[in-house]
Amino acid sequence: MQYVDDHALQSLESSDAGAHPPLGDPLGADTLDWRTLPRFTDECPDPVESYYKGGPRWPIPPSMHPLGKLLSQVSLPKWWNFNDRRLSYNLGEVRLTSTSDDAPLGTIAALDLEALHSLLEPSHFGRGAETVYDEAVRKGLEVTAAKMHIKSWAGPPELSDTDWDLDAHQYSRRQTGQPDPFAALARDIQERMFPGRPVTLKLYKLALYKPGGHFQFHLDSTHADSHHGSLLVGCGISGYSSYEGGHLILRSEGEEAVFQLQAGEALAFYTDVLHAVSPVTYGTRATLQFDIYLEGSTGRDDESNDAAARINTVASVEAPATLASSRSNMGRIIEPVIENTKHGRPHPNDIRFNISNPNIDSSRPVPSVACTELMAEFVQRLTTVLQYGDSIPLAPPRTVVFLLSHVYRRMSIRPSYLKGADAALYNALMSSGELAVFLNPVMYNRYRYYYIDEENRDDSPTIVPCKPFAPPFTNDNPPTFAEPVLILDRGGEADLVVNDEISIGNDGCGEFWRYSAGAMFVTLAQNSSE
Ligand SMILES: O=C(O)CCC(=O)C(=O)O
Ligand SMILES: [Fe+2]
Repeated sequence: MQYVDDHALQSLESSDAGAHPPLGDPLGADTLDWRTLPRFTDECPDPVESYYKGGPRWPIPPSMHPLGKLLSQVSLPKWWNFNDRRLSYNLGEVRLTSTSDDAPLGTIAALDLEALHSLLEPSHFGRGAETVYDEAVRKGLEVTAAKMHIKSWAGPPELSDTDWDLDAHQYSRRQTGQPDPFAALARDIQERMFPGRPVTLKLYKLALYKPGGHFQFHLDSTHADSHHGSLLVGCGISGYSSYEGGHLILRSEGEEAVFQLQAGEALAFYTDVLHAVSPVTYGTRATLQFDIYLEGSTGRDDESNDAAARINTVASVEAPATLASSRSNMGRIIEPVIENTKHGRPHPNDIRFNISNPNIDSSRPVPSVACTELMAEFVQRLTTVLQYGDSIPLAPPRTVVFLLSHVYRRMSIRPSYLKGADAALYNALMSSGELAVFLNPVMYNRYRYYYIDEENRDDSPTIVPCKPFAPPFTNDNPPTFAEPVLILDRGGEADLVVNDEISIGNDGCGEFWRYSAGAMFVTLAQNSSE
């Protein structure tokens, strides 16, 4: 296995500022493909086999450990519709023009189909590293971002008779005008999806579906390590009434949501959420698609690219510096409180998470996601298991491993890019002060013996750490994990990445950028281990 050094990566990314990832395999034959990697090697021994060979290397406990059950309840939303705020965004009034000659293309509420005509091209999608056309999978037309400009908003509209029905808040927003509808949307996206993180919205394309047009289930391809969300804005077509069919279907962990985007409505989801557009049955369906980057206007800390300098960036919000300036409502801020320190260091049972701590210092830096009571309970129990084991006389596990609930590019498996429940759990684990957490790409194999021997099917998951393409965040040496190891089962989106069929993005995607499963490896922090 081979590491890719940071410089190679940076030159790749900077040569590619803002554009799609280059197609194919930019790094040549040495690049790892997680799909074709031998499942187990000397470096990644088969955990089950080495266990049965007598080595207590990776003892696998019964597949559903009580901690795993608790973990499986820990989840947070993976999509948001922002229509409750629609009036205050006024997205419908945003104007589009053609990049080549500045010709008007209409507004989001009323696109000019004739003016768009010459810019349209057939929609492609990614199949492995290739970008392909196949109407069985995707049938549609699109205008790429490079061909369009989004014009800044001209100011508040005249009040109309119907505006008198708005409530006081909406009315004042409409009267004073929202100087930038995308800035308001970006702030709400930050608050709900990526609390505490910088957020930048960049136009990706306009998609048009006529009757019969559709897009089968896929995950969106990512265009940078910092790209973690997709935003869709419904558009109207001048002179035409609304379309029929063309439902957007989102699916995750057994849940499904169906939306039919109307002009000016906004919907956002994490890029790794499975979604599809059902066939349009009447009229024309148009959506503007934006990429959501976890970058502020000054770019990422860790990379030289500057999202704001990219064309068609429509809004950037910085990370809030302190709790007081954060508008996060994703769960409550929970401070660990140590009630009893008679053991010299706190006994895990003495750590309480004070949910309504009036003494929270709001000048503290904001955690990227507040944690919920369930997460706090998980952290508390996990700490106990790490310190004292499950049951006497079993030795305590030294490492507890569980899958991330989202899938990521391997290079994005780092604290600052964690999404949703992964970010919340990471913060909760870190906030206890007792634990050390390593993030690492893994191979995930849920039903190892399923096809071999149905009778003796073993549903224990196997999780094998893979070397990341580059060192995990700062660390050159992948951590070694103290044994014994307890692996907690958690299906999540990792199931998707073992299924080749499903890994269709918008564009072809070299191995380097493909979605990978990742896991948290949790051990006792150095200062609290015996
Ligand atoms: O048009 C839409 O609503 C979404 C299409 C889509 O999922 C995509 O192009 O990736
Ligand atoms: Fe998509």
